[in-house]
Amino acid sequence: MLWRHYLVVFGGMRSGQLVVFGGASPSSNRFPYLIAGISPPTSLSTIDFQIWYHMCKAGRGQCGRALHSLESRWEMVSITAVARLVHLNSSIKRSNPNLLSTTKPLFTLKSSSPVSVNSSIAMSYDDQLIAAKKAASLAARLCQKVQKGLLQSDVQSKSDKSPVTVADYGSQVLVSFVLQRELPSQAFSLVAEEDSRDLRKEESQETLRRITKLVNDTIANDGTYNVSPLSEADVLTIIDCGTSEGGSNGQHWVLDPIDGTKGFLRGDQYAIALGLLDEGKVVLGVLACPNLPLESIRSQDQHALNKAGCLFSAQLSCGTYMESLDGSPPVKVHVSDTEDPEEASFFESYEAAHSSHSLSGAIAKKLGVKAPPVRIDSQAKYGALSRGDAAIYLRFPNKGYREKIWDHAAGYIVIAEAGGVASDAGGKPLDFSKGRYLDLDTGIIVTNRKLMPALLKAVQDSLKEQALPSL
Ligand SMILES: Nc1ncnc2c1ncn2[C@@H]1O[C@H](COP(=O)(O)O)[C@@H](O)[C@H]1OP(=O)(O)O
Ligand SMILES: [Mg+2]
Repeated sequence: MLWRHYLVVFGGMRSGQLVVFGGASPSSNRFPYLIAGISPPTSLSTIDFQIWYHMCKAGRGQCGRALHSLESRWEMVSITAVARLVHLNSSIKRSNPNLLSTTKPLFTLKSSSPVSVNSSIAMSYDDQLIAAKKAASLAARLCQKVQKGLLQSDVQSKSDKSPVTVADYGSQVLVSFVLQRELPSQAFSLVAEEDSRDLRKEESQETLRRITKLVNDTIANDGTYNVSPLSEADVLTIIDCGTSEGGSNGQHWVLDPIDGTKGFLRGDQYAIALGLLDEGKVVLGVLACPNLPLESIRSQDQHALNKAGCLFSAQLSCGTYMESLDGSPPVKVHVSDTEDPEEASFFESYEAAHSSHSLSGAIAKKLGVKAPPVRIDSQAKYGALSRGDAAIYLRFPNKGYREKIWDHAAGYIVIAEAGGVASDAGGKPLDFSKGRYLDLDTGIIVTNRKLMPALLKAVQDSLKEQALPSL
């Protein structure tokens, strides 16, 4: 049977009680979400497993496939969702007379037919993705406001002398706040760039006041959260939610509240980069790029280039999507599929201190790339690459520089889900399971799957040549 718009609800009997613990709505933009409640049972094999479905005509797919559907959307729901489901069903019916529905289970899997939680419910991160997009968008609003009126007094010096602004802290507070509000039933672990140490110093009182006001104003203007204003103490506490060490167990959010602070201060590109690790793997990522044009940066149309503000989002096995920060419908994006280096152009850091321009120039030349490098700040490069603005991204920091996971987690999955591949300069996948740092010292290279072998060879040859004089 062919159909597209459908709602699937999963549940079963536990201790004689009906329990609904999941709902999937592949065309869920059209349907309200079900409410999150209990966690799924660890093993479905202990209970009967039933599926109800509601659908209307057109499209393709089938109920069983929805379990594994790349587009399926999930919510964990409690028994109270049954009432909501009935309500939902009647409103869908009203709005679409072609709806077919069943109030009886479509089929029941008995406990003798174990269903792996991993292969069904646990594979979806849809509720987290929605929360992540909300968090990054709100943080982007705060950053845009600060960047517009950037004063020298917004710039402080962290102990490592890198520039940090009220926006870095404000963005971290908002992301942490939104994630915890949106996902109240989930354990919260955040690996984030900023901590409150410098802000607790006497001389930072005015900065802390400004951050607190900015955060409260942004929350109030948004209107989603009806909360009393955060105090300065709340702000410090929320910033320090980001001190998790991450690692290979459980889920950890990974945040760079402003990636590319130097670009931000210059009025150029920056990104709010938020990823989620599950058992050490990046399973979703969101990149808010307030200054990235909605059209390709290679566009000749100046008018089009003036329209900026992109939100990239990716979930494992679901593809990468781009929408405007103003809320246009998401469109699926794909990396450039060029196999011909002569057609390819490449991205690198704007800041020469962040990545060797001479090495990437040598690699590009060896590969046969004709176009000059395109230099932009931050993980906006991963976003722009995911929609094909360029075909290659090369990053070679100075020896000894330790890459942090928040500088690549979101970008890594945005690229992977858009059909690209990011690896270290030796071709190994990036490993996000080691804590706050990526365990690599060679550099990072990104391109499409067809170009990767040739790029890898050019990288290896160039690195060897570079090492020769010192042998
Ligand atoms: N010396 C350095 N070498 C390489 N990367 C750095 C260095 N200092 C900061 N970074 C980080 O590199 C990233 C920006 O890279 P790009 O040059 O591609 O824009 C940022 O995450 C930036 O940190 P931050 O997030 O604090 O701005
Ligand atoms: Mg960064």
